Amino acid sequence: MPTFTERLRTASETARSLLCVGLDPDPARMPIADTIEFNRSIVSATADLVCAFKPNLAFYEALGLLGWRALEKTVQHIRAEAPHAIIIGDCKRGDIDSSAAAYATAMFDVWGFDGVTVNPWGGMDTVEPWLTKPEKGAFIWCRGSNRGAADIQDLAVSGVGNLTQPVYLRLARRSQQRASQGNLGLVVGATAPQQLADVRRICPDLPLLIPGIGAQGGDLADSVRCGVDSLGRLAVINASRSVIYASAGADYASAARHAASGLRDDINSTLDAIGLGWQ
Ligand SMILES: O=C(O)c1cc(=O)[nH]c(=O)n1[C@@H]1O[C@H](COP(=O)(O)O)[C@@H](O)[C@H]1O
Repeated sequence: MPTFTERLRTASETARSLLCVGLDPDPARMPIADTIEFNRSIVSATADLVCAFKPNLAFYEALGLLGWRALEKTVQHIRAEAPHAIIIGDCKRGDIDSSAAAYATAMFDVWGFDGVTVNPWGGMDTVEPWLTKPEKGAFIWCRGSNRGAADIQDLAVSGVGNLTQPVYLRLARRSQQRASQGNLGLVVGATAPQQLADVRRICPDLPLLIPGIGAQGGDLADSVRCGVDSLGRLAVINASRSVIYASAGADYASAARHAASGLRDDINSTLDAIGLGWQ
């Protein structure tokens, strides 16, 4: 069975796209009330443009039981309409090993996600339960896109010898050491291109999930240049609100398609410019 990293490569090659559309349904912003219908329309409109979809579980949990139902139907719809696509359950869970194992069972076996986001604050032993299946991936939240990410993740700590290094790079190094099974990736925000470049240098072969373009203002071309591997792959560039709320009107699905295809094309133009376009 292919590893998660191999599956991600195949998904990107199939769609010729590094774009991930984030499915974060917010009743205050959705042009229609029905979450299932909204997600179905967005998925159908963007299916051929993406390598991945990323539902953030917060938005479904906030809707109670209806939200759980919407998430289940959304995953089913993605499997039917975009069978090539990786589905990342953005849950940012983190807990002691026994509890993390239960979370991993829920995310991988119950919901059926291909990948997840994991909060590594508790240390590497809390990440281990997410790494038991080579075909299922865990993206460790390494350097956030939010302003406050600098509060802790950029703090200097002592490393090898007398050298100091920021916390996020220590995490990147530990992740690189642990990544032999092809199922570990990192999340690095698009709003921090220097940190993104540093992580890519330390982790040349790991998948990087890069949120923060669009609504959060991260630079798309920088994200591509700093985030891809030496072959121009293994960066998953996420946009949520700028795609799914591209229009507040009845044309929301076609507007989402227009926004997603623009991002996909801009990403591919940058790949061409650095000589790493699709063959
Ligand atoms: O893990 C994530 O996906 C994530 C990490 C991070 O540092 N920043 C970040 O924005 N995200 C998620 O990526 C999505 C970004 O959404 P937009 O800002 O609307 O494109 C949200 O679901 C965030 O929770």
